[in-house]
Formats: sequence, C-alpha cells, structure tokens
Amino acid sequence: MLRIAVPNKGSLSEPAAAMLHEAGYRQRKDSKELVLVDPENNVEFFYLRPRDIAIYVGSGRLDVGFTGRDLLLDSEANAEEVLSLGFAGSTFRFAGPPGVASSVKELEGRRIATSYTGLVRQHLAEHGVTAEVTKLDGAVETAVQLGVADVIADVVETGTSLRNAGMEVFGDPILVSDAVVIRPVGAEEDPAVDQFLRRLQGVLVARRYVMMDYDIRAERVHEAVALTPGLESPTVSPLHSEGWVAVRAMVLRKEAQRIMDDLWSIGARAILVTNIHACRL
Ligand SMILES: Nc1ncnc2c1ncn2[C@@H]1O[C@H](COP(=O)(O)OP(=O)(O)OP(=O)(O)O)[C@@H](O)[C@H]1O
Ligand SMILES: O=P(O)(O)OC[C@H]1O[C@H](OP(=O)(O)OP(=O)(O)O)[C@H](O)[C@@H]1O
Ligand SMILES: [Mg+2]
Repeated sequence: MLRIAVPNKGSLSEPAAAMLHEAGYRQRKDSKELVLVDPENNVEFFYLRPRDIAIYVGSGRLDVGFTGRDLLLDSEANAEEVLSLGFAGSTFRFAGPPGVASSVKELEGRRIATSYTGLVRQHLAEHGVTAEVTKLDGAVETAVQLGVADVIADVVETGTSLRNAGMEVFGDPILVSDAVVIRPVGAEEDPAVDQFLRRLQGVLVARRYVMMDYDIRAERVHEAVALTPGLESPTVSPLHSEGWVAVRAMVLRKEAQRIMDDLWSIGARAILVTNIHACRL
C-alpha cells in the first residue's frame, strides 16, 4: 500500500487535500484524523505537521509527501522534489526596518531571527557571511520590535505582515517556493508512485486547460488552427452543412477569452468552452 504524507494544518493543508480529492482519493472528514486508509486506491494517508513531512519521507518510512519547497530545503532531509504543484506560492526573504541593510553582504555580524534556520544558514554560507541566527517558531516580525534581532528572514506572500510590522524586504529573494511532492532521494522506480503522480499531473492539466469547440468555414481552418494548435493537434471534423468544419482543441484557461475573440473575428461561430474534469495525457 502506498504511504503518503499530507500536511495536517497551515497554508498547505486544504489545497493539498482538495487536489487529492480531485485526483479521486478519499480524504478525511474530521481534521482530528491522523491516518486514513483508502482501500479502493490502495493508499494510506498520514496527516503530519508540514515541517515534519520531509523528515518522514527522507527516512524512507513514507513513499511520497506534500510539502513546501522552502520546508523541504530547510529540513536538509534526504528527500527530493518530484513535482511542483502551483499552490501555496511564496518567496523567502530578508526584511527589516527601512534602511537597515540592502543586501545579504551587509548582514556580517548582525542578528537574524527566522523559523527557517537551515535555509538562512545555507544562504549566508553561500555568500560567505557570518551572522547570528536565532530560531523562532513564528510571528518573527515582532522579533525586531522587541530587540531580539536586527533583521528577519521569513515567508512573504502578500507582504501584509511585513507592512503591518513597519518592515521592508531587502536583497534578492532567498528562495521562490510553492507546494511540491517529494520522494526519498534515490528511491526505486515504483509503478504505484508513477500512477499517483500521473493522477496529480492530470489534475494540474485539468486546472490549467479548458476544452474549446467551434465551427468555422473550411477555407479558414488553417488560420483557426494556428490560434488553437492544441497540445498535439486539434480534432477537425466535417459538419453536415457543406463548407463548414468543427474544431476541438485544448487551450490555456487564462487565454480562452482572447482566443474566442480572435476566432470570432475570423468567422468562427458556436464557440464553446467546457471544463476538463480529469485527464491523462
Ligand atoms: N502566507 C503564508 N504564510 C505561511 N506560509 C505560506 C504562506 N503562503 C504560502 N506558504 C507556504 O506554506 C508553507 C508553510 O506551511 P505552514 O503549515 O508552516 O504554514 P503556516 O500557515 O505558517 O502554519 P503554522 O500555523 O504552522 O505556522 C511554506 O511552504 C510556505 O511557503
Ligand atoms: O506576506 P503575507 O501574506 O503577510 O504572509 C506571510 C506571513 O504569513 C506567515 O505567518 P503565519 O500567519 O503563518 O504566522 P506564523 O509567523 O506564526 O507562522 C509568514 O510567517 C508571514 O508572517
Ligand atoms: Mg506560519
């Protein structure tokens, strides 16, 4: 049975469970459940603290897990990213009161508070900077106000927390992160894992693409197909009315409205867009 680690709380938890649900897996109904067996799919889900997931997967006791790229790299666990999931996006950055520093080079000898000491130490080492790193569990923005640190390094999503604390980011982003699926480093090929990843990839495609159908006069089909090339090649079928064809192709959801306008302007009609619920490409 495939053993899968799922975040039990925090920013990753709900979207990870939603993605698993879309991929056809059972998910827990009660947030107090710690283990859930899905016998139909032959998988077992372990609901764990997001920060601990890389450690469990790195130890080889669990086959796959959902976590954040930042949490994975911070943990220094023996696990690696195998799929990026496009949710829980954030950057990991230095911040401090305005003017405190403008780059990592200026942090020599300074005090840095963070919940991600692994990431910060690796970054300082890469830049040959020696600084005092203090580990805090959360709410690190307050550390500067209370005099525990000169600057912080933290997850920035909208920037609201920093603004509210009167701080600004400085220097280059330390890391760009999003939710990822991880496996133990060097794990053997496993058909069950491959099938699991294909299901998740199917969800990612179904979220990014829509199906577009339209009718167009046969002499303009080349222009139309240039606008909707599909992933491999669009389906073109004859219509009962002579001189017309029907075209069906996948298009990026975010481009669908512009493509419909362009198709309309070259004479396409009955342009329909539908959601894709699931796919294997
Ligand atoms: N606004 C955000 N705040 C915190 N983490 C975020 C945010 N947006 C995305 N993430 C990502 O979520 C992961 C952090 O998960 P975690 O469960 O620690 O979140 P949390 O909301 O900080 O929970 P906790 O209550 O444990 O502090 C990281 O990968 C981080 O990059
Ligand atoms: O840029 P923003 O959109 O404001 O989001 C980033 C903030 O959210 C997280 O804090 P969280 O609420 O998880 O509290 P914590 O610091 O106690 O973990 C993170 O640590 C930042 O403080
Ligand atoms: Mg947090």
